[in-house]
Parts: sequence; structure tokens; C-alpha cells
Amino acid sequence: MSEQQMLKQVRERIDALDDQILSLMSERARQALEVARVKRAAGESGDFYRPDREAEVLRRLCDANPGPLSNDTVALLFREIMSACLALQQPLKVAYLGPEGTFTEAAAIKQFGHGMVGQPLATIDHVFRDVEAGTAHYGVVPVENSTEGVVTHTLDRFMSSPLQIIGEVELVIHQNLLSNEQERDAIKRVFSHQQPFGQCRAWLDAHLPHAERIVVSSTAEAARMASETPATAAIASDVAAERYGLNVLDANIEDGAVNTTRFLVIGNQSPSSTGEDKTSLVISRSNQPGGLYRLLEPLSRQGVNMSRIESRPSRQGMWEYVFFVDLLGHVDDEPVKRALEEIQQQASLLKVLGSYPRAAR
Ligand SMILES: O=C(O)C(=O)C[C@]1(C(=O)O)C=C[C@@H](O)C=C1
Repeated sequence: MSEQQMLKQVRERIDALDDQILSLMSERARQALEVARVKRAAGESGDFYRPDREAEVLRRLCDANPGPLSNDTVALLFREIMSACLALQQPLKVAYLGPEGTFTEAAAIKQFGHGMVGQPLATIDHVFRDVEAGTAHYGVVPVENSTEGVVTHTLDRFMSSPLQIIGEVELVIHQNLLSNEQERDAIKRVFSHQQPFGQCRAWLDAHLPHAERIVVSSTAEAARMASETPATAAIASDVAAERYGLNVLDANIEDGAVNTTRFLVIGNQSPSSTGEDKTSLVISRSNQPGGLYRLLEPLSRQGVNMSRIESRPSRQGMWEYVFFVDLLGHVDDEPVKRALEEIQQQASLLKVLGSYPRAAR
């Protein structure tokens, strides 16, 4: 058989499979509409997004994945299918720290898929306020090791907010050299946020030693400026390259190995336990010797793992420090429930910020 004939045969098989996939996806979308009908009939209020159910769907499919597609790819595809089904049920408005093309937008897309209606906002405070006011269903803000350098503000803002953490997103951050130019030799100036410049210092010293480095407010702003200025480049995400129509001259130019940023998803609902959850708390106790030890001791007694602790100065005058703590488990899981009851007796402040599925891939 000639190559042409063989290709024709394989492509016919692919066409037949695509027909099956299309018909299955359509049937799935009809079932999602049925879920929405049942929820409405039962008088459920609020939106139809269920992060706990989505986390379970993705975990189950990744466990069953026969290959050759990677689990990351399977998760990405099914995330988009669920996002499209959810958009049919009801379009979801998601506020995030903008502008468009930032890593926070990429995190929002990773959590909600392209079916969401994104609302890029100027500050973390605006994101909280829009979700508090109901203008957006959910919000996405950076919290740890962010390229935008705004982590502590996110933690502080939780002190005064009634919102819950309903999910977390981990994103491996890759930096790229983006430009309208075709060649690196044409670049005289490079725009970026301060932190990506730090992350790519050795690469820039080696490959663009004479280019002037200009710090701007975000990587997306850097991409926008590079798109309008000849002989310049931006260090930014591949999402920004797409958004501003720039060429990726060099990909993955960060000096370090894996550079992950964590984002929080905020909203009004409380996801149910999925068996692989995290709980975030803020706790405090008057400043006495052994105070922090007494606050945390119930965790070890109940066998609850702590994945993070962060101290912040209290702004309320009553406590000197507050501690942001992440636990493995859900508030409805017995060991976490018991530990929290014991902590409550020791603490002058205990606020559960939310229980939510641990970051999926
Ligand atoms: O199972 C549900 O509650 C649904 O609404 C269906 C579905 C899905 O497409 O699988 C859609 C949206 C939710 O966020 C979770 C899952």
C-alpha cells in the first residue's frame, strides 16, 4: 500500500473516532443540562460549579488513563469538557488579578477552563470585593511565590472577608522571551516585572548582556509594551505571547529548575470532602511562652498533617501575630474536626478560611 493509501485509511479511522467523540460529548452535555434541571427543581440556590465533583472526575479519569496521553493532557481535555458543560448550565463569571495575559489568568483558566467569563481586575482587593458583592461568582488570586509579588496582601485580605477558599491552583511558571522581532540580535530593550528579571538573570547576562532591562507593573504589561515598540522584547508567559501576537524567540529561559506559583480560588460555597483536601485556617493566641506550641499541639495529637504555616503581624491590635495554617484534610473529616475543637479552646482567634480539593494537575 502506498503512503497516500495508508494515510487515507488512518484518517478515515480518525474521522470515525471523531464522530463518536462528538456524539459522546453531546450526550454528556445533555446530561449536564439534566443535572442543572434536577438542581433547579430541588430549589438549589447559587451557581452550578462543584469543585469537589470536578476534582473527583479528574482524579478518577487520571487513575483510569490507559495512555498514550499523559495525565496532564487528560486532565486538561476533561477540564475543558466540564467547563463547556458548565457554561451551558450557566456561564460562570470569574474575577482575577489582571491584566489579561498574566499568570493569574492562566491559573483561572486551569481551574475553570475556557468556558468561564473572565473579569481581569487591577488589584487583589478588587477581586475580593467583586466576589463579595456578587458581581463575580468566583475570584482567583496569587498567594505563594508569586511573580507579581503580592502574596501577603492576599493573606491579610482574608482577615476581613467572609469569603471561603474553595480551591487552589498550582502553576509551573515558565518565562519566555517575546518580541515582534524575528531575531534576538535585534533586541535593544527588555520589559518585564521585577521578579521574572530575577528569575532569568543568568540567561539575560549570557544571551542579552547589552540590552537595557526595564521594570514594569506586570508581565502582561511588558508584553503589551513590547508589542507596540520596535527593537524590544518582554519576559512573560506564553499566554501573553498569544494575547499580544508576539513571537516566542526563546522559551523556558528561567534560571532555576521548577518554579511553581500557588493561587487561591475564592467564593461563597464550601466544597464537600473528596478524600484529598486541604483546610486553611487563621489562628492566634495571646503572646505567652509556648503559645504557638499549644495552638498546634492538637494537630499532632489527632494525626493531622500541616502543609504550611505563615506568620503575619496582626493589624487589629488585640494579637501581635496571626498564623495562617494549611492542614491536610477537610473540616468534615473526624481528625480535623476534633483538632479544630481543641484548637478553639486554646485560641483567641480561629477562623476557618475553607476546605477545598488539593490542587489537581
Ligand atoms: O455533577 C454536577 O454537579 C454537574 O453539574 C456536572 C459537571 C460536569 O460536567 O461533570 C459540571 C459542572 C460542575 O462543576 C461539576 C460537574
